[in-house]
Amino acid sequence: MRAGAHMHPLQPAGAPGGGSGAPGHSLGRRGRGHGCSGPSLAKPVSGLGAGTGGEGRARRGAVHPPGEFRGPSCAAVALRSLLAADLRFSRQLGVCAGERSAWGSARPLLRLLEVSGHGVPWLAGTLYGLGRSESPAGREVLLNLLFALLLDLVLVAVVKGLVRRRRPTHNKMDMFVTISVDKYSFPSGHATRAAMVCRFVLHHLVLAIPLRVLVVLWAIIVGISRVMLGRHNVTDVAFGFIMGYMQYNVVKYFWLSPLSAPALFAVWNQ
Ligand SMILES: CC(C)=CCC/C(C)=C/CC/C(C)=C/CC/C(C)=C/COP(=O)(O)O
Repeated sequence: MRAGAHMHPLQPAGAPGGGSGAPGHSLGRRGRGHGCSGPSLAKPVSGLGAGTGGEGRARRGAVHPPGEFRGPSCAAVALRSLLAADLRFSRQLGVCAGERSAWGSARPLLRLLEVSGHGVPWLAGTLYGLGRSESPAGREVLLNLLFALLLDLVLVAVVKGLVRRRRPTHNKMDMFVTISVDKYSFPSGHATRAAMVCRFVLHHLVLAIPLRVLVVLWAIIVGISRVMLGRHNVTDVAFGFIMGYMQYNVVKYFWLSPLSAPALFAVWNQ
Protein backbone atom coordinates (compact mmCIF):
# COMPACT_ATOMS: atom_id res chain seq x y z
CA MET A 1 0.00 0.00 0.00
CA ARG A 2 1.24 3.46 -0.75
CA ALA A 3 2.33 5.09 2.43
CA GLY A 4 0.11 7.90 3.50
CA ALA A 5 -2.36 7.37 0.67
CA HIS A 6 -5.77 5.89 1.48
CA MET A 7 -4.26 4.20 4.48
CA HIS A 8 -6.52 3.39 7.37
CA PRO A 9 -5.51 5.35 10.45
CA LEU A 10 -5.70 2.24 12.64
CA GLN A 11 -4.00 0.01 10.15
CA PRO A 12 -0.25 0.12 9.88
CA ALA A 13 1.23 -0.27 6.44
CA GLY A 14 1.84 -3.87 5.51
CA ALA A 15 -1.09 -5.13 7.54
CA PRO A 16 -3.77 -5.87 4.97
CA GLY A 17 -7.24 -5.75 6.40
CA GLY A 18 -5.85 -4.32 9.57
CA GLY A 19 -5.43 -7.68 11.07
CA SER A 20 -2.31 -9.37 9.89
CA GLY A 21 0.05 -8.43 12.61
CA ALA A 22 2.65 -10.01 10.41
CA PRO A 23 6.17 -9.39 11.49
CA GLY A 24 8.25 -7.24 9.25
CA HIS A 25 5.48 -4.80 8.37
CA SER A 26 6.75 -1.72 6.68
CA LEU A 27 6.43 0.65 9.62
CA GLY A 28 9.77 0.06 11.12
CA ARG A 29 11.44 0.23 7.76
CA ARG A 30 9.83 3.51 6.87
CA GLY A 31 10.49 4.95 10.26
CA ARG A 32 14.16 4.08 10.05
CA GLY A 33 14.49 5.28 6.49
CA HIS A 34 13.91 8.96 6.98
CA GLY A 35 12.71 9.59 10.49
CA CYS A 36 9.71 11.82 10.93
CA SER A 37 9.00 15.47 10.53
CA GLY A 38 6.49 18.07 11.54
CA PRO A 39 5.15 20.86 9.34
CA SER A 40 7.90 22.27 7.18
CA LEU A 41 8.51 25.91 7.91
CA ALA A 42 12.01 25.90 6.53
CA LYS A 43 12.97 26.10 2.89
CA PRO A 44 12.01 22.82 1.28
CA VAL A 45 14.64 20.21 0.58
CA SER A 46 14.06 18.11 -2.46
CA GLY A 47 13.64 14.37 -2.00
CA LEU A 48 12.41 14.52 1.59
CA GLY A 49 9.49 12.34 0.66
CA ALA A 50 11.82 9.61 -0.56
CA GLY A 51 10.99 6.28 0.97
CA THR A 52 7.39 7.15 1.66
CA GLY A 53 6.18 5.38 -1.44
CA GLY A 54 4.49 6.75 -4.52
CA GLU A 55 3.50 10.00 -2.90
CA GLY A 56 7.07 10.62 -1.87
CA ARG A 57 8.38 9.74 -5.30
CA ALA A 58 5.90 12.04 -6.98
CA ARG A 59 7.04 14.92 -4.83
CA ARG A 60 10.76 14.33 -5.14
CA GLY A 61 12.36 17.48 -6.46
CA ALA A 62 9.20 19.51 -6.06
CA VAL A 63 9.21 22.87 -4.36
CA HIS A 64 7.15 22.68 -1.16
CA PRO A 65 5.36 25.77 0.03
CA PRO A 66 6.02 26.71 3.66
CA GLY A 67 3.74 24.91 6.09
CA GLU A 68 3.40 21.77 3.98
CA PHE A 69 4.10 18.42 5.61
CA ARG A 70 7.33 16.88 4.44
CA GLY A 71 6.63 13.37 5.64
CA PRO A 72 4.82 11.54 8.37
CA SER A 73 4.92 13.47 11.60
CA CYS A 74 6.55 11.93 14.65
CA ALA A 75 3.07 11.50 16.11
CA ALA A 76 1.95 9.56 13.03
CA VAL A 77 5.05 7.35 13.10
CA ALA A 78 4.61 6.76 16.84
CA LEU A 79 0.93 5.92 16.33
CA ARG A 80 1.71 3.49 13.52
CA SER A 81 4.42 1.85 15.61
CA LEU A 82 2.01 1.50 18.51
CA LEU A 83 -0.61 -0.02 16.23
CA ALA A 84 1.88 -2.42 14.66
CA ALA A 85 2.94 -3.53 18.14
CA ASP A 86 -0.75 -3.82 19.02
CA LEU A 87 -1.38 -6.17 16.09
CA ARG A 88 1.62 -8.34 16.90
CA PHE A 89 0.86 -8.51 20.60
CA SER A 90 -2.85 -9.14 20.04
CA ARG A 91 -2.08 -11.98 17.65
CA GLN A 92 0.19 -13.54 20.27
CA LEU A 93 -2.54 -13.20 22.89
CA GLY A 94 -5.17 -14.71 20.62
CA VAL A 95 -4.53 -18.14 22.09
CA CYS A 96 -8.21 -19.15 21.91
CA ALA A 97 -8.90 -17.79 18.43
CA GLY A 98 -9.70 -21.25 17.13
CA GLU A 99 -10.22 -24.79 18.38
CA ARG A 100 -6.71 -25.65 17.21
CA SER A 101 -5.09 -22.64 18.86
CA ALA A 102 -2.70 -23.08 21.78
CA TRP A 103 -5.49 -22.75 24.36
CA GLY A 104 -8.28 -23.78 21.99
CA SER A 105 -9.84 -26.04 24.63
CA ALA A 106 -10.67 -22.96 26.74
CA ARG A 107 -12.61 -21.42 23.85
CA PRO A 108 -16.07 -22.65 24.96
CA LEU A 109 -15.54 -21.07 28.39
CA LEU A 110 -14.49 -17.79 26.84
CA ARG A 111 -17.48 -17.88 24.53
CA LEU A 112 -19.66 -18.23 27.59
CA LEU A 113 -18.01 -15.08 28.94
CA GLU A 114 -18.75 -13.48 25.58
CA VAL A 115 -22.47 -14.15 26.08
CA SER A 116 -22.28 -12.81 29.64
CA GLY A 117 -21.16 -9.43 28.28
CA HIS A 118 -23.39 -9.41 25.21
CA GLY A 119 -26.09 -6.79 24.65
CA VAL A 120 -28.99 -9.21 24.18
CA PRO A 121 -28.95 -10.91 27.62
CA TRP A 122 -28.35 -7.57 29.32
CA LEU A 123 -31.22 -5.90 27.48
CA ALA A 124 -33.51 -8.88 27.94
CA GLY A 125 -32.66 -9.19 31.64
CA THR A 126 -33.19 -5.48 32.25
CA LEU A 127 -36.53 -5.46 30.45
CA TYR A 128 -37.60 -8.56 32.35
CA GLY A 129 -36.59 -6.94 35.65
CA LEU A 130 -38.47 -3.78 34.75
CA GLY A 131 -41.59 -5.77 34.05
CA ARG A 132 -41.34 -7.62 37.36
CA SER A 133 -40.13 -4.83 39.63
CA GLU A 134 -42.60 -3.64 42.20
CA SER A 135 -40.52 -0.99 43.93
CA PRO A 136 -40.24 2.53 42.49
CA ALA A 137 -36.53 2.68 43.42
CA GLY A 138 -35.84 -0.62 41.63
CA ARG A 139 -37.69 0.56 38.55
CA GLU A 140 -35.74 3.81 38.48
CA VAL A 141 -32.43 1.96 38.58
CA LEU A 142 -33.51 -0.54 35.91
CA LEU A 143 -34.87 2.16 33.63
CA ASN A 144 -31.54 3.94 33.83
CA LEU A 145 -29.71 0.68 33.18
CA LEU A 146 -31.85 0.23 30.08
CA PHE A 147 -30.99 3.76 28.99
CA ALA A 148 -27.29 3.03 29.66
CA LEU A 149 -27.36 -0.17 27.59
CA LEU A 150 -29.10 1.51 24.66
CA LEU A 151 -26.76 4.49 24.83
CA ASP A 152 -23.82 2.08 24.78
CA LEU A 153 -25.15 0.27 21.69
CA VAL A 154 -25.63 3.56 19.85
CA LEU A 155 -22.28 5.11 20.80
CA VAL A 156 -20.31 1.95 20.01
CA ALA A 157 -22.08 1.62 16.65
CA VAL A 158 -21.27 5.26 15.83
CA VAL A 159 -17.58 4.93 16.74
CA LYS A 160 -17.24 1.56 14.98
CA GLY A 161 -18.90 3.03 11.89
CA LEU A 162 -16.59 6.06 11.93
CA VAL A 163 -13.32 4.27 12.63
CA ARG A 164 -14.07 1.10 10.62
CA ARG A 165 -11.15 -0.90 11.90
CA ARG A 166 -11.40 -4.49 10.74
CA ARG A 167 -11.36 -7.30 13.27
CA PRO A 168 -8.10 -9.24 13.50
CA THR A 169 -7.69 -11.66 10.61
CA HIS A 170 -7.29 -14.57 13.04
CA ASN A 171 -10.82 -13.93 14.38
CA LYS A 172 -13.40 -16.53 13.46
CA MET A 173 -16.66 -14.67 12.82
CA ASP A 174 -18.81 -17.04 14.86
CA MET A 175 -20.05 -14.47 17.35
CA PHE A 176 -23.38 -14.66 19.14
CA VAL A 177 -25.93 -12.24 17.51
CA THR A 178 -24.21 -9.35 15.77
CA ILE A 179 -25.35 -6.24 13.95
CA SER A 180 -23.77 -4.86 10.79
CA VAL A 181 -21.17 -2.62 12.47
CA ASP A 182 -19.93 -5.58 14.48
CA LYS A 183 -17.71 -6.51 11.58
CA TYR A 184 -15.59 -3.67 12.93
CA SER A 185 -13.54 -4.00 16.05
CA PHE A 186 -12.81 -0.52 17.44
CA PRO A 187 -13.89 -0.17 20.17
CA SER A 188 -14.84 -3.46 21.77
CA GLY A 189 -18.55 -3.29 22.57
CA HIS A 190 -18.09 -5.96 25.21
CA ALA A 191 -15.42 -3.86 26.91
CA THR A 192 -17.54 -0.68 26.88
CA ARG A 193 -20.54 -2.57 28.24
CA ALA A 194 -18.53 -4.41 30.87
CA ALA A 195 -16.89 -1.22 32.14
CA MET A 196 -20.12 0.75 32.14
CA VAL A 197 -22.23 -1.98 33.73
CA CYS A 198 -19.50 -2.56 36.31
CA ARG A 199 -19.56 1.08 37.40
CA PHE A 200 -23.35 1.12 37.28
CA VAL A 201 -23.71 -1.98 39.43
CA LEU A 202 -21.09 -0.82 41.95
CA HIS A 203 -22.91 2.51 42.34
CA HIS A 204 -26.47 1.28 42.50
CA LEU A 205 -26.46 -2.15 44.07
CA VAL A 206 -25.61 -2.79 47.68
CA LEU A 207 -23.24 -5.73 47.41
CA ALA A 208 -20.88 -7.44 49.81
CA ILE A 209 -17.19 -6.78 49.12
CA PRO A 210 -16.51 -10.22 47.58
CA LEU A 211 -19.34 -9.67 45.13
CA ARG A 212 -18.05 -6.21 44.27
CA VAL A 213 -14.63 -7.72 43.57
CA LEU A 214 -16.29 -10.37 41.43
CA VAL A 215 -18.08 -7.72 39.36
CA VAL A 216 -14.80 -5.90 38.69
CA LEU A 217 -13.04 -9.19 37.86
CA TRP A 218 -15.85 -10.13 35.48
CA ALA A 219 -15.45 -6.85 33.60
CA ILE A 220 -11.68 -7.28 33.33
CA ILE A 221 -11.93 -10.91 32.24
CA VAL A 222 -14.58 -10.12 29.63
CA GLY A 223 -12.17 -7.55 28.18
CA ILE A 224 -9.15 -9.87 28.19
CA SER A 225 -11.19 -12.70 26.71
CA ARG A 226 -11.99 -10.54 23.66
CA VAL A 227 -8.31 -10.51 22.74
CA MET A 228 -7.80 -14.19 23.64
CA LEU A 229 -10.73 -15.14 21.40
CA GLY A 230 -9.10 -13.16 18.60
CA ARG A 231 -12.11 -10.86 18.37
CA HIS A 232 -10.11 -7.74 19.14
CA ASN A 233 -6.77 -6.08 19.35
CA VAL A 234 -5.59 -4.85 22.72
CA THR A 235 -6.21 -1.18 21.82
CA ASP A 236 -9.86 -1.95 20.95
CA VAL A 237 -10.39 -3.31 24.45
CA ALA A 238 -8.34 -0.62 26.22
CA PHE A 239 -10.29 2.13 24.46
CA GLY A 240 -13.53 0.23 25.10
CA PHE A 241 -12.85 0.20 28.83
CA ILE A 242 -12.14 3.95 28.85
CA MET A 243 -15.21 4.68 26.73
CA GLY A 244 -17.49 2.50 28.87
CA TYR A 245 -16.13 4.09 32.03
CA MET A 246 -16.96 7.53 30.65
CA GLN A 247 -20.36 6.48 29.35
CA TYR A 248 -21.41 5.95 32.93
CA ASN A 249 -20.73 9.67 33.54
CA VAL A 250 -23.23 10.45 30.79
CA VAL A 251 -25.80 8.14 32.39
CA LYS A 252 -25.20 9.79 35.75
CA TYR A 253 -25.56 13.25 34.24
CA PHE A 254 -28.82 12.43 32.48
CA TRP A 255 -30.15 10.27 35.30
CA LEU A 256 -33.83 9.54 34.68
CA SER A 257 -36.05 10.07 37.69
CA PRO A 258 -39.75 10.81 38.29
CA LEU A 259 -38.69 14.46 38.54
CA SER A 260 -36.55 14.67 35.38
CA ALA A 261 -38.65 12.35 33.20
CA PRO A 262 -42.15 12.16 34.72
CA ALA A 263 -43.70 10.81 31.51
CA LEU A 264 -41.51 7.70 31.61
CA PHE A 265 -42.45 6.91 35.17
CA ALA A 266 -46.14 7.72 34.69
CA VAL A 267 -46.49 4.34 32.94
CA TRP A 268 -46.16 2.60 36.29
CA ASN A 269 -48.06 5.15 38.35
CA GLN A 270 -51.35 4.67 36.56
C1 LIG B 1 -33.09 -8.58 23.96
C2 LIG B 1 -34.08 -7.60 23.50
C3 LIG B 1 -35.27 -7.38 24.31
C4 LIG B 1 -33.90 -6.87 22.42
C5 LIG B 1 -32.72 -7.05 21.57
C6 LIG B 1 -32.64 -5.92 20.66
C7 LIG B 1 -31.41 -6.13 19.89
C8 LIG B 1 -31.42 -7.08 18.76
C9 LIG B 1 -30.32 -5.46 20.24
C10 LIG B 1 -29.01 -5.61 19.58
C11 LIG B 1 -28.10 -6.29 20.54
C12 LIG B 1 -26.82 -6.61 19.87
C13 LIG B 1 -26.82 -7.47 18.67
C14 LIG B 1 -25.71 -6.09 20.37
C15 LIG B 1 -24.39 -6.30 19.78
C16 LIG B 1 -23.53 -7.00 20.78
C17 LIG B 1 -22.21 -7.28 20.14
C18 LIG B 1 -22.07 -8.41 19.26
C19 LIG B 1 -21.22 -6.44 20.38
C20 LIG B 1 -19.88 -6.59 19.78
O1 LIG B 1 -18.99 -6.67 20.82
P1 LIG B 1 -17.44 -6.61 20.48
O2 LIG B 1 -16.77 -6.69 21.81
O3 LIG B 1 -17.12 -7.77 19.63
O4 LIG B 1 -17.22 -5.31 19.81
